[in-house]
Amino acid sequence: MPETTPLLSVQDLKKTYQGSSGPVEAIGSITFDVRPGELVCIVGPSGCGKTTLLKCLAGLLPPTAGSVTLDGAAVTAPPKKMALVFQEYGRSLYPWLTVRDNVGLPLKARGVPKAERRPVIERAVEEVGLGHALDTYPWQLSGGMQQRVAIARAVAYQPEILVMDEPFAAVDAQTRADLEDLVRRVWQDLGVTVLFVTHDIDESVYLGGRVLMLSSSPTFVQEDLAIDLPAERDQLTTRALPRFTELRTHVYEQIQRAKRGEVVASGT
Ligand SMILES: Nc1ncnc2c1ncn2[C@@H]1O[C@H](COP(=O)(O)OP(=O)(O)OP(=O)(O)O)[C@@H](O)[C@H]1O
Repeated sequence: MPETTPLLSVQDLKKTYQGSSGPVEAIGSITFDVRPGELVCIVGPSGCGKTTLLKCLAGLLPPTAGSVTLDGAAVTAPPKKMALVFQEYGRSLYPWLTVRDNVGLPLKARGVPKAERRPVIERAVEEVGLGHALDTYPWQLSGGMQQRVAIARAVAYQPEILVMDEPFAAVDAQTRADLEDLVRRVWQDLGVTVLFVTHDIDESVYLGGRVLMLSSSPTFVQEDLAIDLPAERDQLTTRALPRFTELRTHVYEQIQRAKRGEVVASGT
């Protein structure tokens, strides 16, 4: 891949919490870059520090050391160029607002006039396949549809980077597959950069152009793996490819090694 200036740059990021029984070193040292237009997945064993890392990336938690830079500017507060999608769609949508108003809320907060908001909202809701549900309320929709609304809201905001924290962990397998394809489509259609955190190894390989594997806590990047699968992916043919099996087996083995503490920060 040609060298381009990174959109997101994480340099020697460290985080130690002051726990009640002493310091807890959650992140040992994490360094990685995300270039514009990439779709990068992050996987790691449970408790490895994924949430801590995301909070630092989103400017919600100050790192103990190191830096996060987005488009050349240090991240010290939630950046305007970043949109977040969380697992708990139920809590991220306002039940008293329609789909249209939920999706438009961040634009309203940004001061975009109503007449300009309308087409942006409608395009984003169409993009996630909910054009027919613009004037319904979240509680009238299934869990998968609510998560589509959360994605539409992030898309309407027109971020430079979309950060997704285990967004499909709470939906059934069929819905999850549909939402994975939706993320790939949104990413391709809009050219937005995506950082997708998941504990699901198959999901990381299916979605990602790269997979960053994190070690157990105190965390470092155990491996940065390029996913050399065809760009056009679909749930049946891509997952049936021998290369898909090789890649998911490799990631699985690495995560097992991380869990057994067999890897050290100097390399694998
Ligand atoms: N506020 C806190 N105070 C002390 N220790 C914390 C705090 N938050 C997290 N930790 C510790 O930091 C480490 C990383 O936690 P974190 O929640 O970031 O991991 P995770 O990978 O998101 O976990 P999971 O896979 O279970 O979602 C864990 O050992 C956790 O116990």
